[in-house]
Amino acid sequence: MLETQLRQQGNFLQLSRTQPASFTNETAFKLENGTRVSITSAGIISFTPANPLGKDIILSCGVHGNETAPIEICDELVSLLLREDLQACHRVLFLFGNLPAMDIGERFVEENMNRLFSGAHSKGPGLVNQERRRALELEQAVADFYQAGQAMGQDYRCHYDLHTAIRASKNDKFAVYPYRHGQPWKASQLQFLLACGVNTILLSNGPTTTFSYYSSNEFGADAFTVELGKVRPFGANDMGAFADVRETLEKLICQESVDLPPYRQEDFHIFRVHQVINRTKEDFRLNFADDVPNFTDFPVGHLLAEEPGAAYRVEEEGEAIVFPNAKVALGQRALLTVVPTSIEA
Ligand SMILES: O=C(O)CCC(=O)N[C@@H](CCC(=O)O)C(=O)O
Ligand SMILES: [Zn+2]
Repeated sequence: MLETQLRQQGNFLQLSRTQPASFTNETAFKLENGTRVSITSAGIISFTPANPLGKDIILSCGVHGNETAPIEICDELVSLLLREDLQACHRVLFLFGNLPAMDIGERFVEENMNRLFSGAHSKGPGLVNQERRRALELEQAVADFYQAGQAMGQDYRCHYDLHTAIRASKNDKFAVYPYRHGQPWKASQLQFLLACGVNTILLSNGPTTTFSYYSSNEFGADAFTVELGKVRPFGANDMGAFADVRETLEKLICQESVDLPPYRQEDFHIFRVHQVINRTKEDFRLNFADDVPNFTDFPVGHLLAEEPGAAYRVEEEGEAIVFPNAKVALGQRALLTVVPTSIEA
C-alpha cells in the first residue's frame, strides 16, 4: 500500500511530513528498473541501482526548515526517481533534515541543527530535543550509506548540503567549502558548483559543527554547504532560478559523469574566512542595517559589531560580511567576515 503510493505518486516528502510513523520500520522495495529503494526513517531515502557506477552521492536539504527551494528541488528529484521518470546510475541518498521545522516554516524548532554535527548533538545537555536526536540520526544515515557503498566497492563520495541564506546576497548563489586540514581545495569541485550556477566560494579556516564538515572530515566526501539564494516560503520560489542546479544534480545522479569545462579563475569569486565573530553577550549588536546584503565590504577600521567588552572591526582591505545574525544563541557564530583570495588550479 505504502510502496504502491510511493511508486505511483512519488510523494515521499509529503508522507514523511504528514505520516512520519509510516516510516518507523525500514521500508525497502525494488523498482521495475532494478533500483533498490530503502527508507530508513521519515525524510531519509536512498536509491541503489542494480549495477551502481562508482559514486555515492548525498543530497541534503531542510536542515533549516524554512529554506524551501532546496527542499522543493530534492522533493522533485525523489519523486521522479520513485516514479521511474528518472533512473539513477549512481547510489544516492536524500536527507530531508528538519521536518518539524518545515511544518512551522521556521529555521528550527528549538536549536539550530547545523551546529549539532560531529557529535555536538550529544555534548552539553545531550540528546534533549528533536534537533539533537535528528542530527544523530542523520549522521548515522550518512555513515551507513557510505559504509555500505565501501562494501560494494564504490570509490567516490560527495555530499551537497543545500540551503538558502536569510539575507539577499551580492553573489546570489554561493558555497561554503569546509575546512580541509591542509588538503588542497579541488578545482574540479568548483567547476561542478559553477555548472550548478554557484560562482562564489568561501574557503573555511577551521573545523565546524556543520553537516558538510562532518561528511568531509569523517568520510573524505567532497562536501559543501550550498546557498541557493534567499529564504522564501514554500511555493514562493522562482524555480526558474534553480534550473542549472536542478539539471546538474540530475546529471550527477543519472549520468556516469558530468562534462565540465576546465577551471578558469576568472569565473569565480573566491573568499577565505577571515573573522568568525561569535555572540557571547545578550547585548550583541550589528552595526549595519538588516537589508545590507551578504558580501558587502566595508572600509578598514569600520565597526561591524559590538557587545559589552568587545568591538569587531574590519581588519583587511576588501573584507566583507556573510551570514550576519545578531539573534543566534549565545556562543554561536553571529557573523563571518571574508576576504578575496584565489586557489591554485
Ligand atoms: O543566511 C544565514 O545567515 C544562514 C544561512 C545558513 O543556514 N548557512 C549555513 C552555513 C553553514 C556553513 O558555514 O557551512 C549555516 O549557518 O548553518
Ligand atoms: Zn541554512
